[in-house]
Amino acid sequence: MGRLVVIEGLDGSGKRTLGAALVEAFQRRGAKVAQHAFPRYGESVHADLVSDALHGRLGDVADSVHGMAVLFALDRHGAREQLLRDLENYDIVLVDRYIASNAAYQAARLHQDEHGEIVEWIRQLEVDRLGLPVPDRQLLLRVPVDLAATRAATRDRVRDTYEKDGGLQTRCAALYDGLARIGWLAPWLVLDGRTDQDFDQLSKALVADA
Ligand SMILES: Nc1ncnc2c1ncn2[C@@H]1O[C@H](COP(=O)(O)OP(=O)(O)O)[C@@H](O)[C@H]1O
Ligand SMILES: Cc1cn([C@H]2C[C@H](O)[C@@H](COP(=O)(O)OP(=O)(O)O)O2)c(=O)[nH]c1=O
Repeated sequence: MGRLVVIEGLDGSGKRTLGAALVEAFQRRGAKVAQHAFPRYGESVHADLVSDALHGRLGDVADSVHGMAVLFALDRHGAREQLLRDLENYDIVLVDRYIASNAAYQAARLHQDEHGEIVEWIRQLEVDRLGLPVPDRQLLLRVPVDLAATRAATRDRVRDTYEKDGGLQTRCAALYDGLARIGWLAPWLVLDGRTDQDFDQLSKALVADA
């Protein structure tokens, strides 16, 4: 059985960059790695609806925090069988954003904290009801909000509703810290995203802590 390792963090924190380097480090170690990223834009109708909502093309759907949470969750549900198969066939299944993204962003939108109602509502929806596999380890790529925003701005694409909302990103950073502190859903490892990571050391720790 493989290990489900999740990368979490703010928009522009460097998750995709970290994921690519970690995959290489796992492979140097001889571990077989499968990669996923959510939302699955271009691959799932639910993710494409999320994109439409976050770019103002879906009426008032984006206003509904619980409605958006359901769309994100259904996107993951569509990948459930593949995730379970990959956990059978690979040593590591590395996922860029997972259930904790929903908890962090939606709680931040409602001005709740890590103990808030929506955090538990999302766990019940995604784990208990939709049967998504629980991570083995969650990596929080922690960077100051302004650094994440600066990095996000370097990318050549239109910012979505969440990315444009500085207050949301600030609350979201606090949510991530809180979720990591209470070990929500699974153990967390907090990485300082301001500095370069020791990928060989990190991949070694993630493979070994089975
Ligand atoms: N450790 C780092 N140091 C400097 N720049 C970085 C670092 N990690 C990522 N970046 C840059 O920041 C931007 C956002 O990174 P990305 O990995 O796409 O973030 P995310 O997937 O979290 O949105 C990219 O332009 C990337 O090249
Ligand atoms: C996966 C996921 C993302 N989000 C948020 C985080 C981001 O602000 C936004 C879009 O995801 P993101 O991974 O940032 O997509 P991209 O980098 O391609 O724009 O959705 C949730 O609120 N819940 C979720 O379950």
